[in-house]
Amino acid sequence: MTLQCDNVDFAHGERPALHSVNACFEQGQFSVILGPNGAGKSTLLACLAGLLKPDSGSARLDGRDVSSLPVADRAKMIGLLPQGAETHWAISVQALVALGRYPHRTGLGLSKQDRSAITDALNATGTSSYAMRTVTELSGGERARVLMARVLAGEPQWILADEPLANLDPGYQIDMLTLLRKQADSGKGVVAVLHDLHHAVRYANHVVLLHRGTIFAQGDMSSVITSANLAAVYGIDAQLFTDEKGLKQLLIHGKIAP
Ligand SMILES: Nc1ncnc2c1ncn2[C@@H]1O[C@H](COP(=O)(O)OP(=O)(O)OP(=O)(O)O)[C@@H](O)[C@H]1O
Repeated sequence: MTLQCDNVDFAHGERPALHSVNACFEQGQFSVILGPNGAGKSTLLACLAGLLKPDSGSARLDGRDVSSLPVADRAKMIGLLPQGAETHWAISVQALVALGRYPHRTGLGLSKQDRSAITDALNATGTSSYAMRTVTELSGGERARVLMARVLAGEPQWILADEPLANLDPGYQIDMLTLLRKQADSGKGVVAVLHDLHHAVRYANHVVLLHRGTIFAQGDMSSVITSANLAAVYGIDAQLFTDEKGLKQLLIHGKIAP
């Protein structure tokens, strides 16, 4: 299954955000959308999720226009973790995560499958120990993991996450990246907007590099994360290499003088 953008243009009012964007994402891959502030990453993710309808072109899930899918069908297929997601209701963690089952619900109560998906999501995100706490009383990092649990509870085929590492300490950042990697390895499609290039090269295997609303490069990590591309897009002097354990690492030397 593929999720793709064909010739997408999008402007927020008068402000252009995406121009002629063609990008293709596949299940089984951990894809990252990279690019400087304001490059259009969140806008692209929102178009892929069907939250924003392109001004021209389309976002397609297996050939079907995402923005024209019935909302419930779309919610079953695509789980979205929005940027800076907040929780305004004073409900329990368990109840919030259970909301992730909403697209699957047929009756009033939770089915056995609903309960099992909620338990799995709480366990996968390390949030089961505070399932009975009130979400508005959690720390930012705890809340971020609960919101990911809500996405996982919906058992979507695709997980779209906008800055999923925000508010997480280094240990939990690694847990989150490992979780996303596992989801991709299990056959789901994972697309995340990240700012941390070190984490991106280490955990993802497909990258879309945006620059000023257009695709600068896309493909596997080694072909996109080149010193020349990083210099042109971020203005940094950096080098991708493979360490002695066979892991991809990025060495950032600094900014290139203007
Ligand atoms: N609601 C909005 N109204 C007007 N302009 C917007 C709105 N949201 C985004 N933009 C503009 O659209 C462009 C792309 O924004 P977007 O949030 O997609 O970038 P981004 O790459 O995700 O940025 P960041 O890394 O800073 O989160 C920017 O020029 C931004 O100022």
